[in-house]
Amino acid sequence: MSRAFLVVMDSVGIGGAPDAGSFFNAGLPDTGANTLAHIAQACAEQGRSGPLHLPNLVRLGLGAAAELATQDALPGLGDAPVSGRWAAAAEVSPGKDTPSGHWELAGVPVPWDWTYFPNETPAFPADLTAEVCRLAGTDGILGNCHASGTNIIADLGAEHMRTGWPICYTSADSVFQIAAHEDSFGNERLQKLCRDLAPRLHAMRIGRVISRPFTGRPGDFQRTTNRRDYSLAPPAPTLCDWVQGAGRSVHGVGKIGDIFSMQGIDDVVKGADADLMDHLDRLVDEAEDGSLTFTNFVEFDSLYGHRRDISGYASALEWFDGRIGKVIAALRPGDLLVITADHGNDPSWSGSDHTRERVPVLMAGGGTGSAGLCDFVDVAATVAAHLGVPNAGTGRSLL
Ligand SMILES: O=P(O)(O)O[C@H]1O[C@H](CO)[C@@H](O)[C@H]1O
Ligand SMILES: [Mn+2]
Ligand SMILES: [Mn+2]
Repeated sequence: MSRAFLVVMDSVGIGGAPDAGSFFNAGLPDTGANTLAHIAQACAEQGRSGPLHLPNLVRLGLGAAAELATQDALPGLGDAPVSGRWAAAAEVSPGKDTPSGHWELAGVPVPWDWTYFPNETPAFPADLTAEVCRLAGTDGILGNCHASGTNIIADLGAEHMRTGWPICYTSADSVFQIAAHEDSFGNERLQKLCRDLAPRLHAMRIGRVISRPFTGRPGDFQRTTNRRDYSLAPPAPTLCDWVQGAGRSVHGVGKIGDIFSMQGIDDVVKGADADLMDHLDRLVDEAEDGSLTFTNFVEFDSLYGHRRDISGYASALEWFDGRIGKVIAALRPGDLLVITADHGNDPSWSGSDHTRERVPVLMAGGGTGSAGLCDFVDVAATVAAHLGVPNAGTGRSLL
């Protein structure tokens, strides 16, 4: 029986979203945002140690998919021979966030408009702030604004340690984020606060409460990998449920369990991206016949895209490319590997939020050639067709 490995490179967009003008960063539209192209361009122009070098992803069709998305060739990525099957996918959900992207890739576009907090201070309604204080047992909160998570702990971390007040902030996404120090506030206490608060936020159609634990001392704070996303459940059964419902195993690697509220997922392993890649290697070796392994690599987004760090993003892509070559080589006959992304996060763009973009769909074990422009839901249809489980969505298989 065949197996499927679905890998999301979080935020590795390829530009060209038809509705990019309806999405914004720091008040400016996302029209023209292109995560991969702007990284490739910067590498080509700045020389670095040479142009962006992604031989394995290019062999699967990354350069060709990027060219199809925008009709522009990418420096150094477009000319190598392609031996995989590839496409460029557009999203229809009204959000450019991680749950929207993953749910739609899993066959279920978001049918509602998310609630967003206004970009003003205070960003949160007084009754919500009062509830956070009640649950946290504090007299107040810090932040109460739109912010970059690394900047806000640098700015308010010392005050947080002195007062014990949680740092609450949001972004252009439908999120309520709480940063707190693992030693002075406590990670368990932070997770309980987020868990207890989540139902109230979900009822407001805020997609996620996100815990942002950190360690260190004033002037030298670091976020830890104990972040957890308390997400609203998907609006309908997804690919994970379709596969599980057919009696097959679904293995989550990374944030997948959080994103799907564990619905349709048998087990999850978490950690830094390097650990997740080790788990993916292990699962390619061990996963059962008929199973789905669904992996999210978040560091492209969290460490480089939101931080607008072009060279860090380029190095992360090159690291990923090297390691995924080993995964491709270890696939068995009958396996399908699909590598895609959930939205863009152009590190050359204004602001610090995601960018609305098309994403690549790169397949090993699914034949060769172009599957053309497609929809996010076609990814779910492709995996379902490959595994021979019913497709309960509206997508068409790209195989
Ligand atoms: O700046 P940090 O804390 O990384 O937050 C980013 O991560 C959130 C969740 O992906 C986004 O909404 C954005 O706010
Ligand atoms: Mn994401
Ligand atoms: Mn993000």
